[in-house]
Amino acid sequence: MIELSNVSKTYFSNNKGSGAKTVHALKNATLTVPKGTIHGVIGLSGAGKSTLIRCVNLLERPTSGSVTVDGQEMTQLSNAALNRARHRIGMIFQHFNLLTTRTVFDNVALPLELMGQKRHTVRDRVIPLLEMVGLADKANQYPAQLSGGQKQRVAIARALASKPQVLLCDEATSALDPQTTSSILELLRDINHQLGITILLITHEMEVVKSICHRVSLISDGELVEDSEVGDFFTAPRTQLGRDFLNDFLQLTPPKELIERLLDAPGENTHPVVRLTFSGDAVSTPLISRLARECGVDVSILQAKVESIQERTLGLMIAELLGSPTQTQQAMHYLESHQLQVEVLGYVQRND
Ligand SMILES: Nc1ncnc2c1ncn2[C@@H]1O[C@H](COP(=O)(O)OP(=O)(O)OP(=O)(O)O)[C@@H](O)[C@H]1O
Repeated sequence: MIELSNVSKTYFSNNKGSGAKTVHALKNATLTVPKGTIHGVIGLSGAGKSTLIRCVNLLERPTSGSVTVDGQEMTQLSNAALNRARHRIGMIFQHFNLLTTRTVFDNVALPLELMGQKRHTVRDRVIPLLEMVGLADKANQYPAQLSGGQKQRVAIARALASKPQVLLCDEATSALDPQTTSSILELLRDINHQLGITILLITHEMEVVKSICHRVSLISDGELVEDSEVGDFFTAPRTQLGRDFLNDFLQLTPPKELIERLLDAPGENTHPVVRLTFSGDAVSTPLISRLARECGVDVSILQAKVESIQERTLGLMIAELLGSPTQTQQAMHYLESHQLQVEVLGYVQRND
């Protein structure tokens, strides 16, 4: 279990030319990751993701707040105790951080050697780990001879060598192609499932969150602004940033020629263009035909998509509502009363 309580991190830098600079990279971050779960933290570049994850194993020391991992308050530990605690926390990185002059076997063996373990104990631990990540036949090769996905597998085996309870993943798939990404995510899911290891990962990719996380937090400008079950985050994000991430992921934006015609405010002969998001029962309810019947509004569908996210179904649609202003208002209320999210993107003029 990982618990961050009111963790803040401020960087003070003194750049030549621009003078002293203070960056509040993390502001009162509070987060609980229960044992055995996979928690994702998603955010834009510079939002504070790396700072947050590095505060967990104290690669960055928080300016204030407390960090507890498996019951140990990390910020209070002596250097020796902190070193021991770090053996219980594995970490993998975007660029793998392997030692190029060591073989695959010796890279995985390194943490065990640093713990002073005997050669045969090291061997008994490293071989099964290489088998688990599917690289037993590469034990004597060097990192330069491996693909990106294979390098990350070595890094995962190395991170697991000291039998950690927690695995931290710092953009672990960001340097990999989509196919390799899914095989690494599958491996992480298996590790979580088989070994019960708690995983905290940071990413800027919704696909990663969708594929393996149980819960997700959204970080913006150093603050954790959302914390939800993954299904809830994908069906009803609570912030505009969450909705922006979702829309980018689903790539459901109005066609370019429509965007050019969109007006900010209603006028004569204009009709609202809306983005509808619906989940649960609303997906299987024939709401569009009821809209025509009950509100007298016709619906011109411009784009539509249905996604499956962890056993939840999410429907999205961009549509133009055709009717008088009173009828279209009624239609939007009708949709909202049936648990659809309605976002007015703008208005288009029609003269027919
Ligand atoms: N060592 C440092 N000294 C000064 N400022 C730093 C330092 N490390 C990070 N920052 C600043 O802190 C803020 C958060 O950085 P951080 O690397 O945590 O964000 P991030 O979300 O991981 O970004 P990215 O996805 O681009 O890696 C940024 O404004 C960054 O410039």
